[in-house]
Amino acid sequence: MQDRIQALYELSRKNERLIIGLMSGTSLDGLDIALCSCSGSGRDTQISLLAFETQAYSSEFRSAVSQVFAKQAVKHDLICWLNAYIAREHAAMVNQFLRKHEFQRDDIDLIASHGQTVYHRPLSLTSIEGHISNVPSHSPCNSTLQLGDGDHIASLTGIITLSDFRQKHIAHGGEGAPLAMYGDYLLLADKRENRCLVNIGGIANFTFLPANSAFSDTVCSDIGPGNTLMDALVQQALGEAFDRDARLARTGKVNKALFALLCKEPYVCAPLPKTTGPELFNLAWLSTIQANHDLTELPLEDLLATLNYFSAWCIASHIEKLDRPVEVYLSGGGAHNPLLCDNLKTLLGQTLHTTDELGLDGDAKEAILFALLANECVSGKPTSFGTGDTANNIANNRPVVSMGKISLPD
Ligand SMILES: Nc1ncnc2c1ncn2[C@@H]1O[C@H](COP(=O)(O)OP(=O)(O)OP(=O)(O)O)[C@@H](O)[C@H]1O
Ligand SMILES: CC(=O)N[C@H]1[C@@H]2OC[C@@H](O2)[C@@H](O)[C@@H]1O[C@H](C)C(=O)O
Repeated sequence: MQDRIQALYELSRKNERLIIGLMSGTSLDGLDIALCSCSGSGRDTQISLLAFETQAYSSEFRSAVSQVFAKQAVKHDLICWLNAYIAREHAAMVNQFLRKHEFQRDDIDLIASHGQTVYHRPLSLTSIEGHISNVPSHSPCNSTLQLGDGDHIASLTGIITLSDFRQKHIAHGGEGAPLAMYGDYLLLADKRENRCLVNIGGIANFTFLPANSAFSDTVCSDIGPGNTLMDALVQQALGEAFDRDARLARTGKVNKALFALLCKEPYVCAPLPKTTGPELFNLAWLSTIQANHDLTELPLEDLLATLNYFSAWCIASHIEKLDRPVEVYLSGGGAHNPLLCDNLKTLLGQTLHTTDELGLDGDAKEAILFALLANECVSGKPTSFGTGDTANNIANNRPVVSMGKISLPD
């Protein structure tokens, strides 16, 4: 057998694989790197986190990506360069991570790289009032674009790399997101407890895992803004990355008139499952609402308090619509925002948990979940979710397919 195919074959037969999951989310804060030991596959999957860190992006990196991030009109040469540049930066960060944690490249079986989403375009985005699309109407389909090519990462690290996980999901009828539900179900579904796993990143999403459920009972969806609007506002007004510990928002007052207007956004009331991004929830969206209702003069603190409350309200109202008692487990950067957590707790009237209490590090969760998707892909078997594998999955945005494109180092 040809050597490279042999290597993949051996990888598929291993009982335990060391996989580095890489996630770069909508907050553009840094690259999450999670070194995972993965054994088994499907419902037998066991994952332990061996090392984790977020490597912060340089201001040069952030400003280059920001020029195209969620923007309708971009420079083509910039996109072209970014696809290589992002991958090269990510590869350098992986190499540094390996040196720091004293691993050799040969110790690692696989890299699972999400890349950087620069545009997410579910079909639903085009039906939003006021949205002007540059795309011809003759062939509608969901689409999404992640940059950071896997071949560059494989070549520069010397490690087989799986990347671009979202395209297969779309090819099989999905919106390309959220992909969290696969790992959430395999790792965290429980026999006795209704669980709602809420990840509060730039965008908030949730996975509902009813007790003792089949995969086809899982509901996973984006919710709306998590931190993205608050972050963008603080970046624009103060040049700071985010409102650390909600210091500013805590000193402001929720503006009831603005809050009521934000709640009218049709996306918030749209049925599940659905996906979104900063293509919709951005400062232009906020300013238009403010300008149309003579609310442009609000102090920064009040705006932040209102956005913070709005994010919490979006999450709470989606959980309430499940219409069942659930235990809520938070993850993502927003779980460190004390005001957001307090608001959510008050709105839901219950205690909140973190996924750390279930043994899954909330900051590393998304990177771990991509390592799990790569583990499924190279295991070579169709993912087994047990009963309820096929029922109704495509219509509910959870096609059962292997995901990730394989890049060999040479
Ligand atoms: N101490 C803190 N106080 C307030 N907010 C915080 C704190 N720590 C983190 N955050 C928020 O979390 C954000 C980063 O979250 P995270 O890394 O989960 O997002 P992401 O993965 O980029 O987004 P997504 O999941 O939407 O792709 C920061 O930009 C900030 O808004
Ligand atoms: C297109 C895209 O990158 N979407 C991200 C984003 O960040 C949060 C939310 O929006 C979620 O849908 C998704 O990421 C997570 C990891 C997911 O696919 O589950």
